[in-house]
Amino acid sequence: MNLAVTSRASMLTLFHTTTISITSSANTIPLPSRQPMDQNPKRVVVCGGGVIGVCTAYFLAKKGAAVTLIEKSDVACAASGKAGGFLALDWCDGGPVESLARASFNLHRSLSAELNGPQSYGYRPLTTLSLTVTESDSNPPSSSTPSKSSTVPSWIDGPIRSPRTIGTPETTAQVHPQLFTRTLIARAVKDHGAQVVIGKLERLELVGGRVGSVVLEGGRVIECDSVVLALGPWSGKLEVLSSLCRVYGLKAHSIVLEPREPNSITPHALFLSYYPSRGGKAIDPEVYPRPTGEVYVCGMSAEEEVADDPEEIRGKEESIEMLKRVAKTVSSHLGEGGARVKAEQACFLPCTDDGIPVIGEVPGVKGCFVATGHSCWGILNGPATGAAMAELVIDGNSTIVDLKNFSPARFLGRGKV
Ligand SMILES: Cc1cc2nc3c(=O)[nH]c(=O)nc-3n(C[C@H](O)[C@H](O)[C@H](O)COP(=O)(O)OP(=O)(O)OC[C@H]3O[C@@H](n4cnc5c(N)ncnc54)[C@H](O)[C@@H]3O)c2cc1C
Repeated sequence: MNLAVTSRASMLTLFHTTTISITSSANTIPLPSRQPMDQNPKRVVVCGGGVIGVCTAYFLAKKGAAVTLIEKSDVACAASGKAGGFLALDWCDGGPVESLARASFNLHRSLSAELNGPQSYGYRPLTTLSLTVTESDSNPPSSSTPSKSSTVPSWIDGPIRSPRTIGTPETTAQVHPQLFTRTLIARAVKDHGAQVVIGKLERLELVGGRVGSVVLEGGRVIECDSVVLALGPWSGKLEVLSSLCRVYGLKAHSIVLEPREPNSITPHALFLSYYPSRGGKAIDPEVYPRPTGEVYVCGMSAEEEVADDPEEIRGKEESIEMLKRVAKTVSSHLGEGGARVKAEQACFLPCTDDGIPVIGEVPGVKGCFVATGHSCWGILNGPATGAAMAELVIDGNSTIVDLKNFSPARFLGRGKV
């Protein structure tokens, strides 16, 4: 799917044109341990209840901070609840996000072991295939489809070509992103004393150049020692960030299907090069069967102004229809007779002008940190971003990932594009 400038599809090109070494060790990262209860814990307000804010709140609370998470609508109501949830160890290799992605893939594995990920939020390793699909007005019925390689499971019975295995259960995995995010915040509250406040962050109050409190819509003031801004594509609406860099939203669509025969669907993620009938423009949709029995299909992205209320974001009818066509062309199990459409939705990828997340302290505003711009890899990179941010806020530096590449200070003097 051409989700963003740094889309997973473009990374696949990189993946197949460079030699990449894959670490074969056990690949789990020890989870940061719970610190002894501090008599005067650092008071940290985390703004934004998406995967980035929630992972940050979880690791901060685990480190002993007194954490308040502010979310204006509902935890995981936006991209973090509507994403695919695909994870890859090495697809960001060779780029600025490599160390973050590798650490985060391994942290996902450790978190799953600690939080019973397979049951709690559908964590599972996957095989990942790349397929070329050419739609025609009269696609052949499944029985007349040309024979496929043995790598392709039988439920993929549409007109596919050039199947390739591009990820193995050692290198690719998935979570249900909404369940993952909600499991993590529930544990931060239950086990580590974090609080969740439903309210809209309006502004920060500074005392002598450092953050002293946040003010919510309606006037409620919450005092704090530090604040972390993790507002996804809404981050650019805050003056403290918009004066530094542009954070914008790329709208992408998805549908969730409930196949009538879920047991026929195997754990294979599909990255498609899809050629619509009558010479339509090629697209890169993605298909993710989930252990819940659902099948998620996403694609069709475009830059668009982000609606103020996340609950108001609606998909374009023609984009949703296209995803339904993709589903039924790939598999008879996903067409009208084979599956019920459970959800039709859209949400926004948070993007920066240089395509690299922005993670660190905001220059000139002591105690104000930002973590956003994760584009099409926020579910993958949430855990390492949260763990690194917790170290940065509490200890003053991060050992889990070197945050140099992500520093907000890189935008100083650049001017916005
Ligand atoms: C279709 C699609 C598929 C994707 N698939 C994958 C995938 O397979 N793997 C992967 O790694 N990534 C994927 N992504 C990317 C991933 O979803 C995002 O990078 C990630 O969810 C961003 O998380 P976030 O916390 O930064 O932002 P969001 O999830 O947007 O969360 C921001 C939160 O801030 C809240 N908020 C906004 N303003 C305020 C305010 N003033 N006060 C209080 N709260 C506020 C919002 O209500 C929202 O809950 C996908 C994205 C899309 C769109």
